Amino acid sequence: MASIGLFEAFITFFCFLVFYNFLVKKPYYYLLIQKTLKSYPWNWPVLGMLPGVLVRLHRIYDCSIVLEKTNMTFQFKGPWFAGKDILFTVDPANIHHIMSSNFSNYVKGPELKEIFDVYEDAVFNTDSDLWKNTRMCLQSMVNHQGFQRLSEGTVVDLQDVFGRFTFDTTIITVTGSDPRSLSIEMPQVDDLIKALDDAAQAKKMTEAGATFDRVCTKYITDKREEIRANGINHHSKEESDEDILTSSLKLDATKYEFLNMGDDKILRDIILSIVIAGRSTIASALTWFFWLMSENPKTVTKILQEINTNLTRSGNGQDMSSSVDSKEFLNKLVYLHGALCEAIRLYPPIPFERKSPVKPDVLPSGHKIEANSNILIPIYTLGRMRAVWGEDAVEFKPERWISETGGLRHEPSFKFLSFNAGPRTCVGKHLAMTIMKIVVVEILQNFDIKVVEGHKIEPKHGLILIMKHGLRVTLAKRCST
Ligand code: HEM
Repeated sequence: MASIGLFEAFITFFCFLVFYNFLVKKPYYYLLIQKTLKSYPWNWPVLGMLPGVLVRLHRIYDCSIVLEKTNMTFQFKGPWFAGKDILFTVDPANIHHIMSSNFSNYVKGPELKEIFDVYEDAVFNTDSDLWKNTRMCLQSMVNHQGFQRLSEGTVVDLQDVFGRFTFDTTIITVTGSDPRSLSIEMPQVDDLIKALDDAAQAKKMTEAGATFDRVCTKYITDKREEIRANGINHHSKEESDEDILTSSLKLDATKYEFLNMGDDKILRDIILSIVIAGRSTIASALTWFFWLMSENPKTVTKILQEINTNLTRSGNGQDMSSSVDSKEFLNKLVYLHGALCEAIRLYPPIPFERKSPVKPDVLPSGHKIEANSNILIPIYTLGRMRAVWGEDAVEFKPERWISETGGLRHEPSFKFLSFNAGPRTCVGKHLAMTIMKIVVVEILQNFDIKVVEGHKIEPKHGLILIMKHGLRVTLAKRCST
């Protein structure tokens, strides 16, 4: 047996002293260092600010303390050998400049495309003419869809339920057929759901890419066969009932000179664009919304009052019983609209926006920007900045969206960036608000939701802001509303 030398014994004792005094006893200098690190990452020689970021990795979404200290724009210095400096900004003037007034200079860039190669030319992965054509094409296709009822259970994971619900509705929108992932028996998750979740977390990309190819090829082949069997009606007036694949095959290809509509690859990119954009975003927004409801019972009461007043109101007091998905009824739900905006202000489903300038530029804040450098707009932090939203920025207050006259207060998109801003504003913004309102009305009217005691709520890092442990709740039938 090897004997322990004096030197090893000394090192062990020294380590113990450091461990005990520094980490267990936590003297004032430890707390001071921790506080300093919490507020501002130091720029170390060679390593740059990387150590500071690693210390904060568990709360990387929220860099509001640093951005408040740096007047809303902060230059992160990466390790010198990596060449990964990033400019973080939540300054609305800079955001307006990047997203709108100098839009053509700020692109997604080839680096992002490389990381998310698996999405190929899906709309949010492309720039320039191809993006313009794909966006135009998608905009003309995004239509309303029908909805399914949610079923009652004992303990359910609402995040899983909303994920299945939005998966089914987007697949119906795209292909016309229902994958039934939300049927009562809650079947094993579909391969495509798994691949979408993996890709959103930037893991198992090759496997995810192969699944996308296989599933999309099947959807396209089935649709071609269906059309061959039934014929295609180029003059159908019932466009709202038409799925996206069918309308893609009917599109006037001459309008989109950069898209070859006969190519299956374009169809794959269109399918993925809609499924990715629509599915996880709405599921994320609804999950955070219902958690916020469980924390804010007064908001639930106000939403229910608003629903009741508008569902059964008429000039002569007669019950009009308007349907919950009628546009007129949904437009009247101003407070609910505010509550949904407030939820996605604090918990934006897409928590970061990344841009890369084509040419050097100077931002309104005075920061000089080099060509091909990295700019990151942490949307999550933007929604929590006191300099932007006031002293109560981190509080959930649907009232901030209501004007003095009781209407909806407009907030510029450079401040409320959850649906993006400028020419790349979310194509499905209004559709998403409509879907979310219908789901909320249906659920809140029928169920009282309680989060399972002790269930831990924390965000998981990735492209989409999901809950790390899901949202486990119990549903009780609501007696009267
Ligand atoms: C709460 C729900 C939603 C939120 C918060 C949301 C948010 C966003 C954001 C932040 C972007 C910009 C992404 C980027 O380029 O980095 C975006 C883009 C987009 N969204 Fe949404 N979205 C939602 C729902 C939907 C739905 C339901 C659809 C369609 C069915 C949709 C279609 C799109 C498309 C096609 C783009 C790409 C636009 C472009 O690059 O020109 N979104 N969305």
